[in-house]
Amino acid sequence: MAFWSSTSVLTSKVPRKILFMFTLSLSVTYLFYSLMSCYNSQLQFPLQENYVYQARLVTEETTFVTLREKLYSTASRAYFDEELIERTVTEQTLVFSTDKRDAARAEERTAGWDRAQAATTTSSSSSSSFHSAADAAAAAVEKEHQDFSTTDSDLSLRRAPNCTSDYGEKKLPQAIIIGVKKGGTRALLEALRVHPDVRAVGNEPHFFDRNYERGLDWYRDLMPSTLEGQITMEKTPSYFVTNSAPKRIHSMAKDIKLIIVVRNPVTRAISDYTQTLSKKPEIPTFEVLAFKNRTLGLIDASWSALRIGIYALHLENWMQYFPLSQMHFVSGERLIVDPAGEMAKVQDFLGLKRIVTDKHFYFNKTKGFPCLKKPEDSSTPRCLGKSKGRTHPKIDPDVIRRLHKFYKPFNNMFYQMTGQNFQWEMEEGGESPGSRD
Ligand SMILES: Nc1ncnc2c1ncn2[C@@H]1O[C@H](COP(=O)(O)OS(=O)(=O)O)[C@@H](OP(=O)(O)O)[C@H]1O
Repeated sequence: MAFWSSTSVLTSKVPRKILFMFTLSLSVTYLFYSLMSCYNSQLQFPLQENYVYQARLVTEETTFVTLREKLYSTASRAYFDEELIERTVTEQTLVFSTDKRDAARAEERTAGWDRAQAATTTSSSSSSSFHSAADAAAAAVEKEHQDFSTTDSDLSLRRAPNCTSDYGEKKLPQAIIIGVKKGGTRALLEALRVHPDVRAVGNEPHFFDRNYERGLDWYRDLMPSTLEGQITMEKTPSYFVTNSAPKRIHSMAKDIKLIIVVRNPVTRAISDYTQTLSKKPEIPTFEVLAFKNRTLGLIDASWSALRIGIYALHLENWMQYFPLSQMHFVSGERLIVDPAGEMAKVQDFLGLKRIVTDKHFYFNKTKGFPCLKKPEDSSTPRCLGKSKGRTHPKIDPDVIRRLHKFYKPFNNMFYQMTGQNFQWEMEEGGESPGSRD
C-alpha cells in the first residue's frame, strides 16, 4: 500500500517536473525569438529609412552601404540568375562618400547586363484592326503569314522564385516598357536596373497578351519586392502591337508610365527576321517574305516583321486610353550611340534622380555596342548576350529602298503624333541615319 502511495506521489511529481521543464524551455525559446524579432525589426526600419534617405535626399557626406542594400542586391541577382548565369556575390562592408556611394550602388546592379540573354519575344499574332485611312492599305494586303517569331522564356511555364519577399512588398508595375520588339528594349531595361530606385522582373511576363486570364495576383507575384520610393517595372515588347493591351493596362493603372523604344522600322524588320532566321534557317529570304507581289511592288504588310513597324497605327490604339504625357519614346538608334543621353530622358520621365550616366557605359569595340562598365572586383564582361547585336544578312538595297518608301507616310504620321522626328528617312546612297543596314 505504502509502495503504491509512494509510486503515485512519484508519478504525480515527475510529470510536474517535466511540465515545468517543458514550460521553461518554451518560455526561453519564446523569449529568444521575441528578442530576435525585436532586433530584426529594429534593424530593418532604420535601414529602410536610411535607404530612402540615401537614395532621395543624398545630403550626408559619408555613410555605410547598408546590410539591407547588400541583401537587396543579392536577392535581385538571385532572382535574375534563375534564368541566367549563376554568379557568386561578394559581400563587403564599404564606406563611400555620398557621390561615390550612389555610383557604386548603381555599379553593383550592373550585374544583370552581361547576364541578359536572348529575351526573344513573339510578336502578337493577333490580327491587327487597323483604324483610320491606313486601314484600307494594310487590309488590302492582309494575309495570314506563318509567324516565324520565336518565344521568349515564358513565365507561364517557368517561375522565378521569390527571393525578396521579406524585404518590401510586391507591387504591380508603375512603368512598363511596352515595345517595340527588337527596338533595344533589353538594353534599356538592363541600364534602368542599374538605378537603385528601379526594380524589374528579368523575364518578359507577357501578362497583357498571353497570360491575362491568370489574373492580377499572378502578375503581381512575378514582380520583385520593392521598398517605398522604388519603381516596379517590366518589359514585354509585344504589348505595343497587342490590340487588347491598352485597355487591359488602363484598367489596371490609369496613371501608369509607358516606355516605347522605337527604331527605324526597316532595320527593325531585318533584326526581327534575323532572329527568326537564327532559329529557323530554312525560312524564305527576307526579300521573298517582304512582298506579296514583288513585280507589282506590293509589300506584304501582314507579315509581322513589317506590320510591327507601322508604329503610327499601333500608337493610335494606345492613344485611345493614354495621354501622350504618360508615354515616353526612346530612340533605339540613340540608345546605341548615346545611351547616357537617352537614359537621362528616361530617368526624368520616370521621376528618378539621374543616377545612370555616361560613367556607367563604355563602347565595346568587339561587341560593337555600348556595354555597362564592370565593377573593379569583377572580370565578367557587361555586354548583352549574343542574340543582341547580331550581324544582319545583306538585304537587296532595292528592297530596302522600297520598304523605306512604304514606311515613309507612317513614319511621318508617327513623328506628328509624338512630336518627335526620329530621322528614319533614307539619305542619298541608300543609308538611313543610325541604321546599320
Ligand atoms: N547596348 C546594346 N547591346 C546590344 N544590343 C543593343 C544595345 N543597345 C541596343 N541594342 C539593340 O537591341 C536590339 C534588340 O532589341 P530588343 O532587346 O528590344 O529585342 S527583343 O525584342 O527583346 O528580342 C539589337 O538588335 P540587333 O542588332 O538586330 O540584334 C540591338 O541592335
